[in-house]
Amino acid sequence: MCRVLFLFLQCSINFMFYKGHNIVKNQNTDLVLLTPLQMQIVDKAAAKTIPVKQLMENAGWAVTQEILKRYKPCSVLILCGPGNNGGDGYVVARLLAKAGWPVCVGAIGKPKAGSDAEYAARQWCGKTVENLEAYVEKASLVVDAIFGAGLTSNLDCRIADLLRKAKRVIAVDIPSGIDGETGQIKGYAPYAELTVSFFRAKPGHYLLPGREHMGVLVIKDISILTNTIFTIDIKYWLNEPGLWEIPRAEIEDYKYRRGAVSIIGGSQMTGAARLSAHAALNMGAGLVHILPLGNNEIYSNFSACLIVDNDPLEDVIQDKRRKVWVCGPGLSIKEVRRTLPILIAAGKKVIADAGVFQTDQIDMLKGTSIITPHMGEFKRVFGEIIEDKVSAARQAAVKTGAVVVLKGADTLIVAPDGRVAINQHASARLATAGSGDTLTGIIATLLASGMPEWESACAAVWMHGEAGYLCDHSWPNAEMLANNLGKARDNAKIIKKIDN
Ligand SMILES: NC(=O)C1=CN([C@@H]2O[C@H](COP(=O)(O)OP(=O)(O)OC[C@H]3O[C@@H](n4cnc5c(N)ncnc54)[C@H](OP(=O)(O)O)[C@@H]3O)[C@@H](O)[C@H]2O)[C@@H](O)CC1
Ligand SMILES: [K+]
Repeated sequence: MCRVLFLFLQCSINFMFYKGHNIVKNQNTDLVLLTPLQMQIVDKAAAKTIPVKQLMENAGWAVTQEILKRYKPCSVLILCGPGNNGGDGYVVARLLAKAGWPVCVGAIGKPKAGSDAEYAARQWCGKTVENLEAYVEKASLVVDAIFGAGLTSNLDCRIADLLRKAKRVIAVDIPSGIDGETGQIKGYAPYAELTVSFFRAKPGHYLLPGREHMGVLVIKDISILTNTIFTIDIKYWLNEPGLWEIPRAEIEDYKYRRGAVSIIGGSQMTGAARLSAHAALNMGAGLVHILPLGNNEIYSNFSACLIVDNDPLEDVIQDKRRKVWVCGPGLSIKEVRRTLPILIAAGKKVIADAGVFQTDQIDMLKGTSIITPHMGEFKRVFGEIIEDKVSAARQAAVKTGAVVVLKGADTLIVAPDGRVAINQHASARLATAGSGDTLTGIIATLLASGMPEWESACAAVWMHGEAGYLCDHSWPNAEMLANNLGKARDNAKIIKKIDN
């Protein structure tokens, strides 16, 4: 109870604080992810009040505590690089040895004279070994303190070969070789079983393929003040409740206030629009319409809760209360061309999916509110990924003016202004036909309830994942996912703290 109250107060304080600051636009500072470059800025700002030597000591202490908590004493080899990541490693070596563990250090590169890392290295009075190949194979645990935020290029083959020989790896800050911003692997990176990072996680901790290398990820407080974040233009967040708030049920609610969702129903592939509608209904939309482009009967027989339009789109769009439309699930390209421009021209908020991604005509998507491609669809429209997927999604958001939901195991929700939420709240349970149609129904419901575009998409992606977790077995179909959405929505109101 006290913990819940504390978290509530903490979020409220953060929220109040942010109101006066245009720099950070979102409420929950716990969910902020910092790029390595931003982390350097934070380090510099923090160093004005706490010397880097002390931060390094705190970082090394934090890693040591996690090791002591999780492992029984065993032989440890600490591989220390030339920078501050290595500096943290020397502190871990000293503290673990002090706790009575058999520790030796392997120095990979020499810290710069007069640097904080050199100071930490000088405090290490234990064994430093030369024949690293032999030691790395023998050690029960290898602590990877080679490179962290300062990694600039691919890992040297010799270092990669060394890390390959390690049986069990604990990474300081991030496994060496992972790009902290993109999660990409630079040459090679070990699979750690524990990664201890500091202050705030980085995008690379959650983006694939990097995420697979973290093992258990623990983010530790090392006495850097939260307000150091406020000087930075934050662009990345972890997608969890607290990043967004969903509307509560109010006593004065009526159906249009809860949200009206309208869906274009294809004439041939009718399942997709029906799944979208099923999701919107279960998500709590006030009313859900399907406008059939043919095959009316199948839609009319679908659910007593569903309203099927009889009038043509040109007439129906005159209804100003029906602001939010889903266009694409189950539609042929011909059907998309017949409907999407009308919706956009009428100023409707359109969630565009599936059928809209059949060509490379980016212009067709301009004026939509949210687009939800998976990687195959994304490439079909926007071309191959040249740098990394976050940059590509950002460019797509700018080109279309829409929020891009790039679906995958690490779904990205990217706003045209550059905000990126990374979702890790998902499982293989979502990998089933119709799962994407379900997601569009969830997004549409939240958008229709008055949430802004980016927040609607973020919350919907989280609840989609939650609906999967709520299934009582691992193999749900899309209808089963949708059946859990009411509960998923209730669960989204619980502000969860990230495990640290
Ligand atoms: N965040 C926090 O709050 C705190 C963070 N702390 C810790 O600081 C770490 C960041 O430290 P950092 O900036 O010194 O960078 P780090 O990763 O040690 O590497 C830099 C060195 O590696 C070298 N180098 C790079 N790539 C290379 C390559 N491919 N192959 C070969 N060499 C390569 C690079 O060489 P250079 O590019 O300068 O020639 C330079 O010498 C951070 O991860 C965390 O552990 C705590 O101590 C305090 C609080
Ligand atoms: K490391």
